Amino acid sequence: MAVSSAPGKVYLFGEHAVVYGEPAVPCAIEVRARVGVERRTDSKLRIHAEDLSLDGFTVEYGGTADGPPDVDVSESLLTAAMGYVDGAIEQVRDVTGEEDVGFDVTIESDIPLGAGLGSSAAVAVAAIDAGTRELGTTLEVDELAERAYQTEYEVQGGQASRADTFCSATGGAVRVEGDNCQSLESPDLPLVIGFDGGAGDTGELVAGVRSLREEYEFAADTVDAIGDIVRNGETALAAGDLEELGRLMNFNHGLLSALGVSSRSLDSMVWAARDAGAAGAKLTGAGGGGCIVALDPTDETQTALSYTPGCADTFRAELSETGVERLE
Ligand SMILES: Nc1ncnc2c1ncn2[C@@H]1O[C@H](COP(=O)(O)OP(=O)(O)OP(=O)(O)O)[C@@H](O)[C@H]1O
Ligand SMILES: C[C@@](O)(CCO)CC(=O)[O-]
Ligand SMILES: [Mg+2]
Repeated sequence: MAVSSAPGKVYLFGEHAVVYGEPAVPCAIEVRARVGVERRTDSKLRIHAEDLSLDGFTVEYGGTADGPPDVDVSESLLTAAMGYVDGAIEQVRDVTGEEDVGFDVTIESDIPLGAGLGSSAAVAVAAIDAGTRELGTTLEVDELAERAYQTEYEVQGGQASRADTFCSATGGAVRVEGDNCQSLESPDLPLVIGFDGGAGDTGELVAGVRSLREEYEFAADTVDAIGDIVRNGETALAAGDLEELGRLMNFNHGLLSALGVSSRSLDSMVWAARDAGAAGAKLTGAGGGGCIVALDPTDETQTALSYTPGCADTFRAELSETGVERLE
């Protein structure tokens, strides 16, 4: 068996706009997904997703005569379990040329699902890395990131950026603009996360922004303006200027909200953080529900969030310098 792990991420700036070629700056954080992959003697795929529901579940399928998997969980959980892992296994088969190989796949993850912390990218990166290594091929990190991007691209309906997958594969803070992906120097940022306990559907949210952008020129301008915020943000990051980073994050949140991807609970967590004296706060990732990220070196934001209605959990996130990790 091969086991790999990969980190989640927060966006300092630029989610959504990055899908249309604007730059974005996500940074990897120390919450990880671990995926174990073991070759089977038949061509079936058996997925054991420990954290997909309260008790986890196992689904086994594959082979043409099999029909739909027979498992006692909801259709939506099943689709969720299969989408990214299926895509990742297709990449493994493509890299190695072993079209009919079957696997037992076990996923354990500390990353809340669909909450803006990049669980899909971490699962895709770790699954492709473990799967290829199980068959004797160790991918360069750049190719691993590219393969994981292809997986996200397909599952998200042909609308995805390389930001989440590159960040998860390489670790640290990164800058992604189209197919140009690079690592950035980053000071240790005082990141505080607020989580509303909910989730958003990345594919749907991306599609919503796309149609607004097609319908209204001012929505397209809003996407371009996010790109301007990111360019300013890079300078502030290089200078380690927390106040300016925060101001730009606040601005970025406002524009994401205008594009319809915030929610009442995300907004109230953002305001709780700002009222508590955070340098800035914004939603992270696709939005719709899930997490916000705030900058605050003191404990005030976390304390305020813990009393905020709509906030289910709050924690400090450490930057992860390590991307994919090869455990076994
Ligand atoms: N622990 C897990 N076990 C199995 N599949 C998982 C797990 N975590 C994430 N996934 C896959 O990733 C999907 C969630 O991806 P989605 O892009 O919607 O959210 P996210 O990546 O957490 O947030 P964002 O993309 O906004 O940062 C799940 O539906 C599932 O397919
Ligand atoms: C919303 C989005 O920009 C980030 C999701 O974490 C989508 C993507 O980049 O693929
Ligand atoms: Mg995702």
